Amino acid sequence: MPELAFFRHGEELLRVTLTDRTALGSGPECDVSLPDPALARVQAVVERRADGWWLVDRSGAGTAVGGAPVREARLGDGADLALGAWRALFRAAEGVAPGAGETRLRAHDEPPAGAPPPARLRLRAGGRERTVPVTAAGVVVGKDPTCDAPLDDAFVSARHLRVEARGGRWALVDLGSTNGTFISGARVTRAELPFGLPVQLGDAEIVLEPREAPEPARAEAFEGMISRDAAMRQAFELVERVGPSEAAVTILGETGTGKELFARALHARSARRDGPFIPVNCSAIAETLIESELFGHEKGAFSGAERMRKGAFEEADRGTLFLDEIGELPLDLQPKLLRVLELGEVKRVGASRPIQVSVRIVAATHRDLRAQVRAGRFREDLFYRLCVVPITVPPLRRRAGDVRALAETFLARAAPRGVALRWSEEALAKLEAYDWPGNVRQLRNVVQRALLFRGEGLAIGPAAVTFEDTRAAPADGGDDDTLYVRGLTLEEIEREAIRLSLRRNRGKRAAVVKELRIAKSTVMKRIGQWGLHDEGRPPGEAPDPEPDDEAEVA
Ligand SMILES: Nc1ncnc2c1ncn2[C@@H]1O[C@H](COP(=O)(O)OP(=O)(O)OP(=O)(O)O)[C@@H](O)[C@H]1O
Repeated sequence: MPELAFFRHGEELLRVTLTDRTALGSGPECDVSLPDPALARVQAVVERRADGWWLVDRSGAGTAVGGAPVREARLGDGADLALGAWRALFRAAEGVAPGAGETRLRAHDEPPAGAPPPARLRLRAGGRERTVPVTAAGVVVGKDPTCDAPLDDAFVSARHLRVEARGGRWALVDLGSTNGTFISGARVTRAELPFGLPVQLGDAEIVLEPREAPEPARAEAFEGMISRDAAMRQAFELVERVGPSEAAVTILGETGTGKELFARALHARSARRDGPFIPVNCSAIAETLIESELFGHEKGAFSGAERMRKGAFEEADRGTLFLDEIGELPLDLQPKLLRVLELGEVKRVGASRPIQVSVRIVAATHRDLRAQVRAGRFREDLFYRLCVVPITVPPLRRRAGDVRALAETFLARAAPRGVALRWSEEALAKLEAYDWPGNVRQLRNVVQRALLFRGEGLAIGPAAVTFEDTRAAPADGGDDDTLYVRGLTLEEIEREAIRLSLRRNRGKRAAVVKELRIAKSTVMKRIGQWGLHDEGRPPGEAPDPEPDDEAEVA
């Protein structure tokens, strides 16, 4: 997958592998949270489209790509993004420029005669780990499946390096790889390879070990999910058991615990794995649009429906539809969803005939759905239809050993390529003592922030570990109306107050002036300064004119 590499003062600090949609901004709800008041909460989104990777500005003021602010831009390899105090470089997976100057690490003395001690090579790639024995003839490591030690990593060359006996020692030889082989940050072409020294190639790592060394305790990965915790292992087993069935599954767990990863794992373990996986976040879509999002609409079905549009159910045909935050589904839509589940057919808004679909539903919620049923906010019949198999994902603070395992994994994934960063014991202790209200997503953000603010040296100390309470973070695009001030600067508080007021008042500036009792000129200045021109304004509606003087307060 392509990645964004973040730089400050020319130094690479952080590497983020792009998913289909990666949000960048100052808010903790973003996939990359950059603590800089010059950035909007969600500054921009990098998304995959049929014709490549695109940056979409979400601040309203434009995001600089190649030095010029843009609303949208297709990202070519090497595209340069300016994000507050940071620059980010877009790297397509293939053809990455080689790193800094090459170093040849050599043994200073002659190798002892005879055969080197029996060894095995530990390979770490994509969150998985395995070992291969190293024979006297040597082993070739590379992406090509015919290698002795194949590694599935986009940045590893087909035949990347060889580990071979040189006299009585083991050595490595880079076989002319595109992206290089690194030891402690230095690119190497030939080097003696002692036991226990990590070698980086692409996003993978190899370590030579004595053949008979005991297996180190390690975190197990299941479909990309890292965990050592017993309750999580049980949940993985449940996924293995119910994945191949057609049973409707609802995943229950706090925000950021990995519910979407569980849904993807269920899809990957089902007979539908070659079909589409379509996620829909029921809380992120305006109530008026959710029916057409789910079921589609015919041309002219309502004003603004200029073209026919397939809904998520049709898109997920022969695959899995992931209904995230199902607890937020409006009551009046619930019977329609129930009908689709019972009959296996959907009717686009404005259509006269239904369409047959074959969709497996996986739902998720952070709410107590039973309590929602008792309170009359969720239909009981729909609850039983969706919740045939409930899977509960425990919060991070209750998982034994996971903070350390995840912190190490996220660090290895996000550290600049070829730099073997590690946590100091004090930093790990600080991470383990925290209660993680935002769960794994928050931990990932804290790791990224630690990389952005790390000091000199390869060990990351406790000062780089800082927490921000994500419970307070309003969801991106949500119709939040509460201002949480903890951890915000005065400027951020003012910006949030104006932003939320614009949302409450559907973009009407005169109403903001009245509500916040501040001068019209201040409101207008701040809107311009922070790019809030479109905030709260319903799509398609003309911008609000300047408020008239009657509305002025100060
Ligand atoms: N066990 C895990 N191992 C590795 N990464 C994880 C794990 N659990 C979660 N993540 C990562 O944490 C982030 C949040 O996960 P995810 O979106 O699945 O959570 P969620 O419970 O669906 O959140 P929300 O309730 O906000 O929708 C993602 O980047 C995901 O890749």
